[in-house]
Amino acid sequence: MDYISTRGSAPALDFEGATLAGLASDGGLYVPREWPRFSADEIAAMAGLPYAELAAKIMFPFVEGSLTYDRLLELTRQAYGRFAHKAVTPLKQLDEQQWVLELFHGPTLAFKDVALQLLGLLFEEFLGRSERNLTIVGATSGDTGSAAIDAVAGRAKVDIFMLHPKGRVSDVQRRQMTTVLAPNVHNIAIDGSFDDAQATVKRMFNDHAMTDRFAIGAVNSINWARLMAQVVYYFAAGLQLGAPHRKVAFSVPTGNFGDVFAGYVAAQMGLPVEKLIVATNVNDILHRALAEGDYSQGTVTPTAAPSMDIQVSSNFERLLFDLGGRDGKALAEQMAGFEATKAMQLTNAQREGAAALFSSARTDADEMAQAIRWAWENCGELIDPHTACGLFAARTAGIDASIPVVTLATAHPAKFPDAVERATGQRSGLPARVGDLFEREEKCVELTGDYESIADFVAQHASPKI
Ligand SMILES: Cc1ncc(COP(=O)(O)O)c(C=O)c1O
Ligand SMILES: N[C@@H](CCOP(=O)(O)O)C(=O)O
Repeated sequence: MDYISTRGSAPALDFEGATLAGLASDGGLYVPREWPRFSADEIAAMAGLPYAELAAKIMFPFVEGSLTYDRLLELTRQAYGRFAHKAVTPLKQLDEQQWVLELFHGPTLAFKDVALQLLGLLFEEFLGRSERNLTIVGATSGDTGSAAIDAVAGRAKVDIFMLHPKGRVSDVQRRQMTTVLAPNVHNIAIDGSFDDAQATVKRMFNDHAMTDRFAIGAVNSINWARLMAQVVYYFAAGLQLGAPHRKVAFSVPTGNFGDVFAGYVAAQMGLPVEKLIVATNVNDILHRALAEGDYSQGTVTPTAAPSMDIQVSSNFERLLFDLGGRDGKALAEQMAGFEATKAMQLTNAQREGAAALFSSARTDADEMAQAIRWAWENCGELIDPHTACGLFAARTAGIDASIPVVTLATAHPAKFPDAVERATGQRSGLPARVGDLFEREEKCVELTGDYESIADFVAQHASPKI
């Protein structure tokens, strides 16, 4: 499989190249040249496979040419062997129609582990084939940071610089990053929002003073390998609920549009998906885009679901590319307009194409609390505020009663104990595997959001590419 840029002018790369490159050199995002497709019989034959085997089967078409099937299977077994639940992503029934897919059984208690545990191994595999050092520069609103740090801490040939918005992640999220003291891990708290951090990261990929000296790499969902690994759990849930003979709807708590785009990919690959419900908090750029065609950046409002406090959703570009007939030149112009004005109207083709598979909903603070309370009082389940946005959207989406609706439970409730306690009176304790998080020493530098100071810091601490 080779990978092309959504903006049409960067060179096509194989899977190894796209994984190490992260962002394309024309500012676009890499996507597979075509979507592999499984027949109904092939999907049916995957029912009941252990998660690591299912993962290798689903992902192999994307990595062919860079990894053998057997090597991929070794990597998926290693990555998912670290999860605390045998099923890796267990599915739980809430009522006749509603289900939750628990994606938080990895080492850092959020869905990001599913992809990042594998990505850490892929980096090691590919860097082992050359003399190259990789300088990962990432942005986090809380969860990507801890999962990426866990995946690469102490690994040879990789330095990681993780930017988070100061004071805008939960204490658990911050400590999961800042208490990792490995010398290749650098936490940077910046003034500003996640969007500012993400803009800095993207700028560094196109800063030749940096890219001439350092091989800049990505762990955010701009990196295709992240999304590829997330496609698997849509199949895992769908198969358990009767796919390919039955349709399933998914409600996905959304910020950067990565997780829900993985659902779109699953549908392109043949999984029968009734609807993908895009669930935002009040930072609702995606809800406005899907409901009204208005993709314009608002100011970020801090919420109890801080990992979704995002107003520029990078992966939306991948959807627009696909819906617009994969015309990279036209999309490059559309994105340049957005970057200049911070506003963009979707074309009719993009709106109609999106409406065929996606619906959306915005959840405010009261609705979030209501959903947490409903899950606790009616089902005895504590859910986190991000999952609550998904569940609220799932229960109000009007999906036909015969179709199961799966909400992606993207984080463990213990990552956001205050919000959960406010809604239910219950405090969710951290699982034992997280250990003595609140006793450990923290290490983090504080910088202004100013690009130059961040680039200087990276340049002083990173290893040159060779
Ligand atoms: C807990 C949680 N839920 C949902 C999201 C949104 O996911 P995405 O950015 O892939 O849309 C994030 C962060 O991205 C998150 O950390
Ligand atoms: N919610 C994320 C921010 C989005 O990042 P991505 O890595 O999924 O692109 C976070 O928690 O850091």
